[in-house]
Amino acid sequence: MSKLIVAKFGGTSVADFDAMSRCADIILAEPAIRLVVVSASSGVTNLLVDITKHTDVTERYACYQGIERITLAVLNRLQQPDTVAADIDQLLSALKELIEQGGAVYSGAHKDEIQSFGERLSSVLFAQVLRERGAAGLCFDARRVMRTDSRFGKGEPQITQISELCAIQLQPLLADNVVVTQGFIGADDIGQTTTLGRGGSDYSAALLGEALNAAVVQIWTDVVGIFTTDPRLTDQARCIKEISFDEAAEMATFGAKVLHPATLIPAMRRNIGVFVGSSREPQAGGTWIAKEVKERPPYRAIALRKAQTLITVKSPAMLHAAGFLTRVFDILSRHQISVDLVTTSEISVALTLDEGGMSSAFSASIEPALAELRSFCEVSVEQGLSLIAVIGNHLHSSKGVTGDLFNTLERINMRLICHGASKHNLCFLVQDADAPAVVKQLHQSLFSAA
Ligand SMILES: Nc1ncnc2c1ncn2[C@@H]1O[C@H](COP(=O)(O)OP(=O)(O)O)[C@@H](O)[C@H]1O
Ligand SMILES: N[C@@H](CC(=O)OP(=O)(O)O)C(=O)O
Repeated sequence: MSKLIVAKFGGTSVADFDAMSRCADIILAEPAIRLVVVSASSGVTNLLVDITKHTDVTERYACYQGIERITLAVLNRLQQPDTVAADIDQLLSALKELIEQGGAVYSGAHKDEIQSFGERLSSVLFAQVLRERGAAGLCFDARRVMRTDSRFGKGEPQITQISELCAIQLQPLLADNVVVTQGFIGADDIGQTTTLGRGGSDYSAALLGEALNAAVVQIWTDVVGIFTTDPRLTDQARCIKEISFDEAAEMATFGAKVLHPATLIPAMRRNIGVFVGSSREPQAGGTWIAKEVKERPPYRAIALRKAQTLITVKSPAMLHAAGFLTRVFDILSRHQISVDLVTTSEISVALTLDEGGMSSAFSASIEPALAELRSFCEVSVEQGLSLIAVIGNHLHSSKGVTGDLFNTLERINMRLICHGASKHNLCFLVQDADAPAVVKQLHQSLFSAA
């Protein structure tokens, strides 16, 4: 099946019955879509995450009720709700049981098990929406094929096994069915439920596309494609019609939420075209991401990632002494701390870490590493920073790039600038509070003349 299209519908696209019906229109209009990957209905994963944070059962139960409301609102709009009522009831009962049984703190395995319910509920409902529209919708449990390691909260997909499992379990179903499966979730080799990390359904779709040798992976969302920056930040953001894998991957890495950062890795391995469009306005076109593109402009987009921590490690004693950086990075590596940007001088190194949206837990998690660093260095930590990335082509060697940046932002206090290491990005840090205005100003300067 060389023309296979895998279509992924995000949380807002399956938020309610009407949204699901619009997705069904897209599927019915394109017979090559044989595999549909759905996210949880909008808001459901956040409620599931909240459940695992509350120690009080009453508060957990209030979150559960929110999920039940969203689920039943779809169920009650179906023509034949009875067809799936028992499946939905079973899922909701199992979730309620986990909430009632949960102790004061959930383990990683329990958290992933709980978070899996969003996609498991939406996929059952969505398959029925398809059947009621005359398509052969079949709900398939992604955990049968999406094999990961046992890193709960950020399972690492096992590519070879996914491919083997897909060939046996999933491929044979595609000829006669429109298979609906869950994004975001997987299972380890002893059958424990895992998740791929927040926003991971895009990655699921690309991994399944790779395993099934799909021609195209479609990402249907709430914007009509990938824009020159997050359209919520400026009304001057423009939709990009065509973009290369490497540029789009940089955008995703540096915070363009429209794509999970790992999505393009499987697509690049197999050279699978990726399309991003709006399930609300499919007729509006979208963005094609491909290996070869007609144009590679110097400035392509601006991405923003909030909640960054800047750590500066300084040791005058290390002047002319070898091994300073090795020692610093060895400590960070032993504590499994992943570093994003780095700048160095002979006696100091400044680096940024992504807090992943949980400042207090993050601060506690890096403290042991900081204590080790303090044993031989001065260490300063600054939080509340945003990383802004200008994405483009040949940025490391093009004349005038830093001039364009500094001229536009002369009044802004930029905390760390990384330029030259990548031909596709130029990054810097600003205070979180300044970030939206900086992106807007920079966008105006780099893109309005074009
Ligand atoms: N460069 C960008 N282009 C388009 N959307 C972007 C960009 N950067 C950030 N976004 C945001 O990504 C959102 C879509 O991603 P997400 O909310 O994860 O969708 P879904 O739930 O469909 O997966 C958009 O609403 C938009 O605000
Ligand atoms: N439901 C998961 C996975 C996901 O990808 O969602 P979305 O497609 O709505 O970003 C989350 O909220 O993280």
